[in-house]
Amino acid sequence: MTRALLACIYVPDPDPMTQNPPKLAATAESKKSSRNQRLWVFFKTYRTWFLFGAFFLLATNAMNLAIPAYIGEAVETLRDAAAQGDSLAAGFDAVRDQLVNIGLIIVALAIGGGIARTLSRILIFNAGRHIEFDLRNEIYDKLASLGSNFFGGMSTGDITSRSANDVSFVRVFFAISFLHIINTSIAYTIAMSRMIEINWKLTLVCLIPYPLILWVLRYLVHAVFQQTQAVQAQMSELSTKVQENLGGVSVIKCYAIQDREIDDYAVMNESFFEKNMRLAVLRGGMQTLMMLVAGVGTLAVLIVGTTMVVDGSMPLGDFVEFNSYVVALAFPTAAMGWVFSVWNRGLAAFERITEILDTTPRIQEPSEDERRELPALVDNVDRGEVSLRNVSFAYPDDPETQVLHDINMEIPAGSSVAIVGRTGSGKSTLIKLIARLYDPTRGEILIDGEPLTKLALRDTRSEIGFVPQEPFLFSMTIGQNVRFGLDSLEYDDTLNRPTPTRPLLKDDTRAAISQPERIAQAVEVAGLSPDMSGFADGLDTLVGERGVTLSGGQKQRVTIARALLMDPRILILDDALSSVDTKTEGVILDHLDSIMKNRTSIILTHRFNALSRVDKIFVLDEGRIVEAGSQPELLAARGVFYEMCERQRLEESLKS
Ligand SMILES: Nc1ncnc2c1ncn2[C@@H]1O[C@H](COP(=O)(O)OP(=O)(O)OP(=O)(O)O)[C@@H](O)[C@H]1O
Repeated sequence: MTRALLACIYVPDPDPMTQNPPKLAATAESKKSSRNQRLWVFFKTYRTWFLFGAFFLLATNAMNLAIPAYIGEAVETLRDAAAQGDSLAAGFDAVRDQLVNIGLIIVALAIGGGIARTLSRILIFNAGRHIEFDLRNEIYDKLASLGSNFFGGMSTGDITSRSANDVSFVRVFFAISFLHIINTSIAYTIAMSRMIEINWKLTLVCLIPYPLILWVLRYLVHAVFQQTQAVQAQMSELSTKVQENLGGVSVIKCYAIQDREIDDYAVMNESFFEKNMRLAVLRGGMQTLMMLVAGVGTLAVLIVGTTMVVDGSMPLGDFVEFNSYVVALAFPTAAMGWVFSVWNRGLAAFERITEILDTTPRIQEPSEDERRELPALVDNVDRGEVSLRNVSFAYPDDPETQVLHDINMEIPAGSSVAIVGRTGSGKSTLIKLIARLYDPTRGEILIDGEPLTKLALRDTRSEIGFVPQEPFLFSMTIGQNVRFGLDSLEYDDTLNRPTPTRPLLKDDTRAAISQPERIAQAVEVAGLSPDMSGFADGLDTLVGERGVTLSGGQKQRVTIARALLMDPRILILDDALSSVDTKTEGVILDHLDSIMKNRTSIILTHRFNALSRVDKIFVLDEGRIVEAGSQPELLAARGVFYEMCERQRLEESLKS
């Protein structure tokens, strides 16, 4: 019977031939199989906890279900005593002692059963907690390895909902499902075998409602599964809405659209509420159905059983014992209703989590055999040659639109180059490829002669200092934000260990300096020193969420200092000085001049007054390099670059 009940938990996927096109059906199949494999791995990892938990469940049921037999014995003893009437007087003490003994055994069994029950729950719930813990770490590791195209395809709210709510549902799935499926199976096995032994006909009577209920349950379980998925999806939408609105609160206020946003949220919330209510009704229906099984069974036993007792075909003690089993099975039966919904919710949640875990990072580490080392960095040796060979690129989410076409670039080690071009010409995309945030769809990129794809990602990231267009600061202190790229040992400034890298300032000739000194130098080179007096706690000043307490220019300079501290072979600035005034920009570029002399720098800028400092300028137009040369050469050529400079000069003169 329990097997039949369990069969109902399984919700068949829609028929692939009729419901989905073949491609989607294959994806759904593979998702399901990956989900099941992962579930099995978790179960296997914590099987010892589950097995001991099951053992204590067996002990609990063995003790608890032994009690009805003693109750039956007590009833029979009392019935015999009552039948003897007056003649019992002499033997009254013996009957009382017998009943007290039975009572003591029942108490002992109840205490033993209680202890075993507690232990079973500790073990099984702990296994669930461990699975939750592992799953959270696994999701976080996976998220850390995924690239920007994944985050472009899934909203932050959705990811948060999956890694917070769904993980909890999976814990409950493991703990509650295992606990009650095993408990109900054991309870039914023990109780049913004794009930059949007492009276098989009466046992059949109490099974009367099951076929009908299993039939109804099959549809109910499917409905609960679908409703659960709808609730979880709506929860993700709500989280996304809250997250977006909190992030864009200043935009909402500027456009005075609070009321519209509040209304939108209220509509979404109402839909969430309604979906939850529908789910609650379905779940309630399921539990009621299971209670009905227990209730109808008890009623049938009372009607048929009492007739049997009255006509003498069943002893009263057996009837009481039988009835006690029916009552004892009521809770395990009703609990299965709960298990059905927890099971479905857990499977739906785990499927959503599997979608994250099964995502393959587009940027792959090279295999051990393929991996190549970059030559060690040596002082006074030019380093950081960058070559692009026939590089073309289209974003993975829009593969039809070619953003870069056949780019060839040679950037000698130690040189400085600028990439300029109209907005949308592909400048940022090009440097994202050099920083290996994406791989080219065609062609290859080499650093010091080694293909980027053959270098360990960690090496690539530490050799390339990338300062993105939009600075991102963590809600930590300024100092912690600057040191963010260092590994955990270096990060711990209490160690005050000397770093084997050269100083960043040209007037510091020491071969090795301590980390705090180096941080101070990075701050200085990035042009942040004059602002430090304005911060209450200097480097220890907290910057608020995303650096909200700093100006745009200050944020940019913190991210430049962060990149410099890594002592990168190649420094890439993606319009990283756009928010600082031209005077500060000049100071920063002066500092950079001195530290860039033996490393490569690639500057992407819209401000042409910085271009006189670079060795070579590449002009991009519609994803193609249309001009390349030094500033005087390009101006003399009177081509695209000349036109852009002229337009900018005109705009500036109009402004002034
Ligand atoms: N993640 C993305 N997915 C799809 N297309 C993208 C993505 N990012 C950028 N693009 C497209 O690629 C093209 C080049 O964009 P890119 O940001 O490289 O230009 P840009 O020259 O740096 O522009 P700007 O000077 O305005 O920063 C644009 O048409 C843009 O719409």
